[in-house]
Amino acid sequence: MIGTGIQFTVLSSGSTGNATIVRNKDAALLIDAGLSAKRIDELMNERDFSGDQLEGILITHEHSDHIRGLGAVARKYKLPIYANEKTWLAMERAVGKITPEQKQVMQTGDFLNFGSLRIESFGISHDAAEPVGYFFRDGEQKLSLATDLGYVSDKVMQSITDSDVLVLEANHDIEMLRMGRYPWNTKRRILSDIGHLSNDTAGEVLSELLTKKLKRTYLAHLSRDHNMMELAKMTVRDAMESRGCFYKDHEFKLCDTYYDRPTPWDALGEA
Ligand SMILES: O=c1ccn([C@@H]2O[C@H](COP(=O)(O)O)[C@@H](O)[C@H]2O)c(=O)[nH]1
Repeated sequence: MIGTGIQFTVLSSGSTGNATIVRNKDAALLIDAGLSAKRIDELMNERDFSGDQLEGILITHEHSDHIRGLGAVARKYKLPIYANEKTWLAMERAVGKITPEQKQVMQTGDFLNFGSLRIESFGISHDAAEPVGYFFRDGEQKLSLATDLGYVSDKVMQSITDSDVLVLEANHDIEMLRMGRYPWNTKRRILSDIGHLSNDTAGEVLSELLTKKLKRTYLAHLSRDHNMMELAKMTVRDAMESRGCFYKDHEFKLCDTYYDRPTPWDALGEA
């Protein structure tokens, strides 16, 4: 039995694999399964959590770093998978054999209720079939997840506003990416409207979102080639301050995610 409200852990974040667990007293869900089933089990164990406790898996989009272990995890724990129709079309072969009941269509903008945990998806801009982010509500609490997006549309802003905690992409430092080893086409894709958010853009977005309600933001999907957590935090803070958005460390925090270990459980109700 867990305490009241929403809790979550980002099990792994980045282009080597993404997975997050969101839970409250009524349900626990895995968001993306972009590592092997074995690795996802290990990461869940590190947080004293077992796949038997999951109610289902929500998918943001079909890229392999989001679905690598999906079929195996769904089969092992007999879980339904929720994704929109275009994402299903794009990932069905990779998922492999599942029962018809495991294939659940959740169209973009739809919501699901698992007891007191309400989940809603919103469209994002990325080079996938129909990528989405999700937000979760339990009473007044709200957690939003927005990664793998080339830019933040008005719709995304609307969807993630009023969050208590946000998991937001800060993929790259623009200069490191420009100078880095990736081929030009890959750089162009990452910098495009269907690529990934830079540290600067994450800061710009946060400067518009910061209210008393927003307690912390986890910087996510950091590039191992073109970013470093301390640089990301500094750039985000600078971008916020250059827009007149100043905060005290006890009012708002930028938090780390990792590609190789899970974040501690975060309870939204806690300061
Ligand atoms: O050789 C590569 C490396 C990465 N990508 C894709 O680029 C983005 C950003 O990757 P980072 O690891 O965060 O730098 C991501 O979508 C990768 O899949 C690539 O296409 N080729």
